Amino acid sequence: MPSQVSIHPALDGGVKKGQENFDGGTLVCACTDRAVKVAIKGTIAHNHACGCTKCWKPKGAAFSVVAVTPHESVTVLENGDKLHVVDPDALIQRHACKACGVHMYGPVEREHAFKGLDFVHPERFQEGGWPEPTFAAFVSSIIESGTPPSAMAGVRGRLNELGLTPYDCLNPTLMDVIATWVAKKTGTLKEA
Ligand SMILES: N[C@@H](CCC(=O)N[C@@H](CS)C(=O)NCC(=O)O)C(=O)O
Ligand SMILES: [Zn+2]
Ligand SMILES: [Zn+2]
Repeated sequence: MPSQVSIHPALDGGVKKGQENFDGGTLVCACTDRAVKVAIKGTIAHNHACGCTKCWKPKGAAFSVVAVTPHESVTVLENGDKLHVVDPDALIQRHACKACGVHMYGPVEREHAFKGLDFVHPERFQEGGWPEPTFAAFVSSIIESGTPPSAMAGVRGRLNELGLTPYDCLNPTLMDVIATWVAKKTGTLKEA
């Protein structure tokens, strides 16, 4: 059964493979006047679709497309005065354009496994070729933004068809990274 729900406009027609040599570029917000521009030096990692209510998504999409990059790789190039932090209490300090709402970068500054990484939305790169998303996270969370529970089987089916294995939290790789960090912090795990 085809999903009635748009996963994301950049993915609905099939997931386009990225280019091996992708080396970063410029993220641009959706403003036609004084667009915010943010440079990302080098490639991105762990690109995925996220169904949570907090990540920025284009109109009509159930999922965001989101990846990480080291904080040192992020530089605001233009119109940074338009940025504000969406939720100062959140782990991810999402810096969004006040005019168009697009999230431009979201650093993790708190003590956490992801400290030092910034979350970015690769679809905002003015360049093509960014590494494609490889899984879907927080899939059940799309119910919180209005997807009917009855549509979930179709959504998960479609994600699998697109090669985006659905998870209701993060994928095993990232869940292991978080748990390893916690186990080291508590002293349960003595070595890597
Ligand atoms: N069910 C919640 C999940 C939110 C959530 O935990 N999002 C994940 C994926 S982006 C996260 O790491 N959030 C940290 C944050 O928002 O700072 C929602 O949809 O709002
Ligand atoms: Zn904008
Ligand atoms: Zn999210």
